[in-house]
Amino acid sequence: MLQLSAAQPHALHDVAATRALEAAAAASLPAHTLMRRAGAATARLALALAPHARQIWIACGGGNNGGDGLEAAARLQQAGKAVSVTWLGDPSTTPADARAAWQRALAAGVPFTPGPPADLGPHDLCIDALLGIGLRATSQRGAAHELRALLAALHASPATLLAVDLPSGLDADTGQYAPGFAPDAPSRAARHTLSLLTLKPGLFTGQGRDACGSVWLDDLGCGALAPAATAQLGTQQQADGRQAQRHASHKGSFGDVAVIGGEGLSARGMGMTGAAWLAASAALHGGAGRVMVALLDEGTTLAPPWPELMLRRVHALDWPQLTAVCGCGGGEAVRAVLPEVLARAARLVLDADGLNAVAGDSALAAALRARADAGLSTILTPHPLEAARLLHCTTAEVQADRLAAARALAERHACTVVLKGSGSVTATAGERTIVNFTGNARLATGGTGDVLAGLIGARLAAGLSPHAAASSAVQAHGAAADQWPAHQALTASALAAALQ
Ligand SMILES: NC(=O)C1=CN([C@@H]2O[C@H](COP(=O)(O)OP(=O)(O)OC[C@H]3O[C@@H](n4cnc5c(N)ncnc54)[C@H](OP(=O)(O)O)[C@@H]3O)[C@@H](O)[C@H]2O)[C@@H](O)CC1
Ligand SMILES: Nc1ncnc2c1ncn2[C@@H]1O[C@H](COP(=O)(O)OP(=O)(O)O)[C@@H](O)[C@H]1O
Ligand SMILES: [K+]
Repeated sequence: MLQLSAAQPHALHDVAATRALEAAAAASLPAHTLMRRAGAATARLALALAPHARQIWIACGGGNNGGDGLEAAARLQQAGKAVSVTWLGDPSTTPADARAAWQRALAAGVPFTPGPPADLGPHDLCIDALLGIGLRATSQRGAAHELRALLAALHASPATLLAVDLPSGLDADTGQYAPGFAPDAPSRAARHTLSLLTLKPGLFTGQGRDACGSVWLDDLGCGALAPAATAQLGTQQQADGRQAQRHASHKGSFGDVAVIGGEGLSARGMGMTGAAWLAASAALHGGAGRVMVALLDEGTTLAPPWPELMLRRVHALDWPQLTAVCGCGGGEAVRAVLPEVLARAARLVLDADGLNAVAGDSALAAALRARADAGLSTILTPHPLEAARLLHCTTAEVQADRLAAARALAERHACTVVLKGSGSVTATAGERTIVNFTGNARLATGGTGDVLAGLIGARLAAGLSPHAAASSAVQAHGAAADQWPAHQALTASALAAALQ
């Protein structure tokens, strides 16, 4: 068993791949072995997480996830713990593994109760074994009401919560709660999730990270049988271009980045040049050799805020040499320059208003699609609303399956896509989709997306492939936020300066 960290990448398997592994493993092992291992792992982690719990309440559903909880109950009872179980199963209909686990819990003397103990405290432990990967949109046996009442009790309890396999009601593939299963309020108690056999993508994106808390993995001794990963958590940290530099390097060795954006105040009364400066600062701190800024401000800005940056007009950019980061604070003005940017930039990171312009203009969308055919590389960095505009759907539909949305966009525009938000997803056709495991809600502050675009630009300029540039920049951007001192405000400009 291991506790997940961002230190190294991990394979992710969706429900279909996990089911295939489960079937292969079950076929090669004596009956009930997997569930016994799952119960033993759950009991072991329970004892480690709450060694001083006065009582442990286990809520068990009627399927095999409940069976895992019953196995754990038998072991915790044998270990002398004060355990109680509420089981929604019926011995005549429950699966064979779960029925055997129920019999073992009965034989061990586990008390069965209709609900949680009244006096669960912060030092106690609740185990959520109601639903695992067998979640369906609706229940066929009408147990849904009872199950939701137990889930509400788990969510409301002050005791530490350990979810078996995954938090009940969370879709393991998408990271979204099924309707009616999300907690009413953020939990006050510590949360842990023990993922069994495989790690599933939904644990790490969308609502998954809040739902899971700390994630642990036990492969039940079946890791060697695992099929090919369907996605990947995190990526190997990539050299940013400076680490591998030779002594005979010069500033041109690390790539030129040109940031194109920053609508001026005079256009519509909304000055957005700050976004362009943030992206430029991130590109500079991210290792680009030279950073140019082409503001869309009709030439009203005469000097950059830092002397390292060079002002340029769009028509004076040397397109074959540079990596363009276009759209940050671009407003309406970005539309006018996009045909030239899309046609000529050798490498392009398209962000913010650049994406909005493409979403609303089929000629620009065609020009974007044509870049791949011309051998030009492109990375799109939408947040969920921008992705919804590009896909002509709602934000809720994007969030309902973030991996699918990122893959659809990557396919449609023949490029790399970073779908931002909790558990950012990097997708490129033909590459393994990467779910990011760094970052936190402190990044939800204006301008951090501009910083990310600039950092991706620096990595693309340094020669990384679009998929590697995007995924490694996303990871480094989130890691900077994770390392941020607790008492210090996280601002986008300070984040840009802290990038490594
Ligand atoms: N077999 C093995 O070898 C191993 C399996 N393992 C474990 O088994 C888990 C998968 O077990 P599973 O397939 O039995 O599904 P599971 O997650 O228990 O859900 C089915 C139950 O939930 C119910 N239910 C569903 N939707 C509902 C809803 N919306 N609202 C209300 N109820 C709903 C459904 O009821 P029904 O819809 O039939 O009325 C049924 O009772 C997996 O996550 C892992 O923990 C591990 O031990 C490794 C070895
Ligand atoms: N709750 C969160 N958890 C992790 N990362 C987040 C969260 N909220 C925002 N971020 C990250 O912060 C950045 C915000 O980008 P964006 O939405 O474009 O904001 P802005 O336009 O203000 O720069 C993205 O990299 C996104 O993934
Ligand atoms: K569960």
